[in-house]
Amino acid sequence: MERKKEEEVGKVSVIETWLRKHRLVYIGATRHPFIHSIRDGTVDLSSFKLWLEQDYIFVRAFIPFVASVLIKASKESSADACDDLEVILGGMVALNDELNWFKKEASKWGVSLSNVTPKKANLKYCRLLERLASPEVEYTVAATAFWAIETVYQDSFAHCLEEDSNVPEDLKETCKRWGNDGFGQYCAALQTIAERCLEKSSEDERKKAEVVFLDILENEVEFWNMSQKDHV
Ligand SMILES: Cc1ncc(CNC=O)c(N)n1
Repeated sequence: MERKKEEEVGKVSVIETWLRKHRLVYIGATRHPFIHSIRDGTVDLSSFKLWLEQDYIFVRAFIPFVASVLIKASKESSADACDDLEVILGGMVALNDELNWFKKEASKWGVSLSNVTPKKANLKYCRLLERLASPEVEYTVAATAFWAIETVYQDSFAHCLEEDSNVPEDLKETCKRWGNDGFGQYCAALQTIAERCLEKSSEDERKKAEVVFLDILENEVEFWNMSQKDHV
């Protein structure tokens, strides 16, 4: 009997296709040595503190980007986009919580969050966020970027919470912040939004979104690298 092609059995989503095509880059971003070191408990504390202060700066820059996605969602006219606004707004609310968490966590580790100088990789990533927040960037591209940024953290920290991990007690809170089930569901909702946009977008727009997806993965790798190597 003739074997059916995948498309005939069940259509493979755009995002699923990318994840297969760029699997190694995705693994590089979500299974980085820094994440492994948290997972197995060998993490260098000065690296962790450096990551903490740099990520606080990143999250502050991430908020206006998310606001720009919210504005784009509010201008979508299609009926199937009407729930997007609530998902994105939920993300904004979580970020307010997150800023407070950073402050609490920083004081726990004796890290000061005022006067932190952003490092090169962080500045580069924040500049990408700024470009992506521009009104000229299509909703599809922005929504894809949003999904990718959140998902890298979700996937990385959920990996640290798996049964065979050995995360030190005082780092568990950090892993749970992004690795918890609720955050996983939120990322799944973002994926649904991005996928719906991608399915109905033009070839050109889809290509742009794929380039941005890869750009984000590379920036995430460099961000982890920075945390591991730039201190001392
Ligand atoms: C560098 C980076 N990427 C993704 C996230 C997760 N999003 C919001 O917290 C993050 N905090 N930092």
